[in-house]
Amino acid sequence: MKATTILTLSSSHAAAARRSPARATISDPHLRQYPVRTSRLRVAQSLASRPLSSGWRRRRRGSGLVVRAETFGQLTTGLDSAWNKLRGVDVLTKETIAEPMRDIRRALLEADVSLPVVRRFVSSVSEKALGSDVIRGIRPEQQLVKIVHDELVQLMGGEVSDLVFAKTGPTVILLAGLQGVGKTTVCAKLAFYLKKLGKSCMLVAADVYRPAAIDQLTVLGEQVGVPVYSEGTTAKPAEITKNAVEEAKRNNIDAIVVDTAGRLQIDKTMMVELKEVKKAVNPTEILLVVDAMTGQEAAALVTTFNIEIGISGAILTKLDGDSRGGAALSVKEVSGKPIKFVGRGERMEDLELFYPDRMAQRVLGMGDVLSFVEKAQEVVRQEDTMELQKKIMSVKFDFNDFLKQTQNVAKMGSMSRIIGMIPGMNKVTPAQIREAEKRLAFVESMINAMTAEEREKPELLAESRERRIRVAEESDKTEQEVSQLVAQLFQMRAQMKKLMGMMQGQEAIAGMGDLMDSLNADEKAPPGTARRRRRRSEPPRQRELDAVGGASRP
Ligand SMILES: Nc1nc2c(ncn2[C@@H]2O[C@H](COP(=O)(O)OP(=O)(O)OP(=O)(O)O)[C@@H](O)[C@H]2O)c(=O)[nH]1
Repeated sequence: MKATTILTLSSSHAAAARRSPARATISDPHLRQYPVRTSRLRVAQSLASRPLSSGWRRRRRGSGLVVRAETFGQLTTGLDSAWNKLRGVDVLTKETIAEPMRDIRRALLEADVSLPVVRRFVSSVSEKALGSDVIRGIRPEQQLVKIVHDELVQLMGGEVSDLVFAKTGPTVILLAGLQGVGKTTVCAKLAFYLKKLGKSCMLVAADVYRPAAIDQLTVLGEQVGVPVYSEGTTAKPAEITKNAVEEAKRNNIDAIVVDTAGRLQIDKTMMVELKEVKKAVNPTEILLVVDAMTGQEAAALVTTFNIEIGISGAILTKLDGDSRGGAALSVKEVSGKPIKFVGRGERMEDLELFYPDRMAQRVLGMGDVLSFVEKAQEVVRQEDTMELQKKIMSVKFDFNDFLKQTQNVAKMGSMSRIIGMIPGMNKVTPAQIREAEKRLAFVESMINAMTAEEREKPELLAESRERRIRVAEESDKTEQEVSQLVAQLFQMRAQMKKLMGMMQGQEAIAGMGDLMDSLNADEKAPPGTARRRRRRSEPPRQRELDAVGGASRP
C-alpha cells in the first residue's frame, strides 16, 4: 500500500525534528507499516513519537497517513507546562497558581495574543481558580484546565455565530480584506457551503482592478458549480453589486457573495469603495477576511474595518498554516466582532463555521479531561439535588425547613433552577414556578416573625389564635394570611408523605406538581380550605388539620 504523508509543519518544529533525526523513533504503528521514502521521513518519525496532546495530530486519510501540526501546537505545549506545575498540589491557592499563571501568560503572549487581552484573561482565570470549589476526584490541574477552557470559549465569543440570511430577497454577503488573505478563495468556499445548505448562490466579481481576479473567480465558480456575475473592469463596484442583486432577484437566487478588491494595506480609496457598495445594496453580511498568520494584527484590522465601515464579522483564513493562534483568540475580544468562519486549507470544503468551544478544545488538546471534569461537576450537582430532595421530602418539615428552602431559593438565584433539578418536575409550568417564587417571598416575612418554638412546632400556631395574631402584626400581614400559611404547611407535610411513598415505590415524582399546587395555595382561599381539600386527597394528620381549620374560624 502506498503511503501519503502530508506534513504541515511549523518551521521551528520541522527544523528541530530535522536537527535530531537520529533520536527520532517510530512509535506510530501506521508509520512503521508504511514506507515513507522522502527525506521528510525523519520529520514524520519525530512527529509520530510526540505525545498527541502537544498539539500534533495524526490521522488517516484513505490509505495514507496524514501527519499534521496543529496551529495551536506551540500554545498547547506552553499550557501543558502550566498544568505540570500543579502536579502534586492539593488545592488551587494564590501561591499554587502563581507559577502556572505565569506559564499561561507566557504561552498566550507567544501565541501572539495582545497584552491587554492576555492580562484580562489571566486575571479572570485566576479569579475563577481561587473561587472554585474543590470537587471530589478532580485534581487541581484538571480543574484549571476546565477553567481555562471555559475562559477560552468566552474569549472567542462563547457561541457559534452563524451566517445571517435576509428575510426577503437575496442575502448579500460582502467580502472585504487585504491582498492575498484568501478573499477570492473564500468566495467560492462560501458558495460551496451555501450550496450544501441547499441555497442557490451567485458570485459577484467586484474586484475591478485585477482582471486576473475576475478570471480566478470564474474558474472557482465553475469548480463549485455556481454562476459568476461580472461586468469587466470598467464599471464601479457599487454599480456592479447593485446590478448583481437585480440579476439574483430575477433568477430567484438565494444568496450572492461579492468579491472586492484587496489592497496591500488599508487605504482611503478602499474604504470609500466599500462604503459605496454598502450604501448601494445594504448587505446582509459584511465579512472581513483576515489571515490567521498575522496574529494580533488580524484582530486590529477587524477593529479598524468595523469602525470605518461597520462589519458583521470576520473570516479567519490559513488556520492550517504556521499561525500561532493569536488571531483566533483575540479577534472577538479586541474588535467585539465574531469570527464566523475559519479556513483550514485550500480545498473548497476547507471552510468551517467557527465554534469557540471546539477551538478551545483544540487549543488544550484535552477533550477527555474536560468531559471528566464536566461529569464530576454533574455528580456534585446531582448530590446537591438529592440533598435538596431529602429536605423537601422530610416528613418533619417545619417552618425552619420552609425558611431554609426560601433562603436556598434566594441564594441559588431562582426557584426554577431548583425545580428543574428535581427529576419528574417537568410538568410544572414556568408560570407556576414564578408564582411559587412570589409566594415564597411573601411567606418569609411571616416565618421571620415566628418564635423558634413556633417554627419547630407549627401545631402551636395551629392551636393558638393569639399566636397567629401576633405573627400577623409583626409581619404586617393579616391573621387570615397567617392561618393560610399554617394550613399550607400541614398540607405540604401530607403531600410529602404521599410523595415519600411514591419514591419508595420507585415511581417518578409525578406528584411534585401537586406539591407545587400546595406551594401555590390560593391566597384568597377561605380558612378551612385545607380541610376541604383533604377530603379529596390523602388524609394528613387529623389533629393538625383540624386545629388549623378550627383556628381559622373566627
Ligand atoms: N493554506 C491555506 N491557503 C489558503 C487558505 N485560503 C486561501 N488560501 C490561499 O491563499 C492564496 C491567496 O488566496 P486568494 O483567494 O487569491 O486571496 P485574495 O485575498 O483574493 O487575494 P487578492 O485578490 O490579491 O486580494 C491562494 O493561494 C489560496 O489558495 C486557507 O485557508 N489555507
